[in-house]
Amino acid sequence: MTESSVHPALWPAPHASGAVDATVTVPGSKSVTNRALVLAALSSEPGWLRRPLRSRDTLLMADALRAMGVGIEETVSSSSSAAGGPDGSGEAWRVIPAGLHGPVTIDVGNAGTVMRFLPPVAALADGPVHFDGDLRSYERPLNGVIDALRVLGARIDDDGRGSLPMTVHGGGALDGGPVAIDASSSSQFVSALLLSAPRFNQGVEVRHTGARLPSMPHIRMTVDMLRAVGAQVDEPETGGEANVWRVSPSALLGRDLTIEPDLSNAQPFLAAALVTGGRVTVPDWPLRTTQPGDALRDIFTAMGGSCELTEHGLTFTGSGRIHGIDVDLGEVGELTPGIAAVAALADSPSTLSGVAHLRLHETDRLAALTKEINELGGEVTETADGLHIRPRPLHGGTFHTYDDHRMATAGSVIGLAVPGVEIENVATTAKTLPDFPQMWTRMLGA
Ligand SMILES: O=C(O)C1=C[C@@H](OP(=O)(O)O)[C@@H](O)[C@H](O)C1
Ligand SMILES: C=C(OP(=O)(O)O)C(=O)O
Repeated sequence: MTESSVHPALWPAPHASGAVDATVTVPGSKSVTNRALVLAALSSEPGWLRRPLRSRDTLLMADALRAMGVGIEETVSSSSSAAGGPDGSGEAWRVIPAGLHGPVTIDVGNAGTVMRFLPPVAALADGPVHFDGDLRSYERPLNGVIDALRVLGARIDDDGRGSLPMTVHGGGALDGGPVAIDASSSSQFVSALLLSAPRFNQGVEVRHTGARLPSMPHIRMTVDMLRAVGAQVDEPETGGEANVWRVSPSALLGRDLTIEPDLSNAQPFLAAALVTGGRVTVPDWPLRTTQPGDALRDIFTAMGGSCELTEHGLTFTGSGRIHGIDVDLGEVGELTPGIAAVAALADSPSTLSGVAHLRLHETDRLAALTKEINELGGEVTETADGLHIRPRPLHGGTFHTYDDHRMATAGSVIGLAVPGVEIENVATTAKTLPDFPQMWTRMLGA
């Protein structure tokens, strides 16, 4: 067990003295980077990731794959662009697949993508792969992956709770075949099984049975990225709720992939435009994407802003007014903390629904948002599957973050409008956006 470092330090969240007007270059997507690493590690030839996200979650993924034998070489070109452009400038990771080996111990930190995507990879290794992580990772659901892998032929030792820590006894290959899982607590169960499935002897047929499946765009991201490396993925039940996915066994191609900016990490910066009545441009916003953060164009427009998307990026402009919203966030759950922060500053109440599973994210996000906004004078109540937010005049105080990167950025958004907000452990943003405090300060100084 490893514990993420405790930083009791308080960061005075900058208060905006006027409308922000800034261009903010946002680093690569966590979800795309970690899928690309897994797919490149399982492919039959070397590949490239350009502009990968370098953060705690993606470095844990890279380290884990390296520990199993995969070559991952990090290169930074001496070219002037620090962004890692498609021309080869900037940061790029070369991934060289190799036989997967145990015994090895993997630290998943508190990364859902690492703890869920890697056990199926470990089943293909030729020895035991032990998984451990932060204390919170013991509480996050993993049973869907563990139970499914057993059905598909893997041997796994856990403590009987279906969670970390646990050991996958890799046998060098996995039978695969049909399996039914309840992925209502995390879409990552489905993504995990699909990502490694081309390497299973019979591929896989995953059927979700159970309550509503969250985060469908993330499953579409998995399917698209599998197809892009040559995998055959069939969705026999398309339309409405598509709950069955079939992946055939096949070799995977090595790719040269430029990672899109992380649109969920763009959220606090767009929120800054909305909250201050200013303007923020995020370069390289993709014209087409499976990232859930793309939904912010509609959601933040409904909350009072407007946006323009061109091939150069997205410019989001606030109107000086913020409206409440009644929205089902089941597809885009990871946007909830940032939307709740804006909703707490709006001119009318909001209801955010469809996100009961957030109680098992980095922290219980529904409880954490309720407590922290209310301690600043807000009026938030938890519902069965979300939050009801009645805006109230807020005052300064400590905003606790519970080792949750999105709590830290949500508190910073409130701090723009409310003087005297102090963020506890802003360093927890390192999970997906290590440079957040500097980016935030630069945006305000621009
Ligand atoms: O597959 C992914 O990359 C993710 C899927 C979602 O997980 P859940 O379905 O568990 O919410 C999302 O919240 C998480 O941040 C990233
Ligand atoms: C839920 C999140 O992360 P994870 O990949 O750890 O599930 C998130 O980033 O909001």
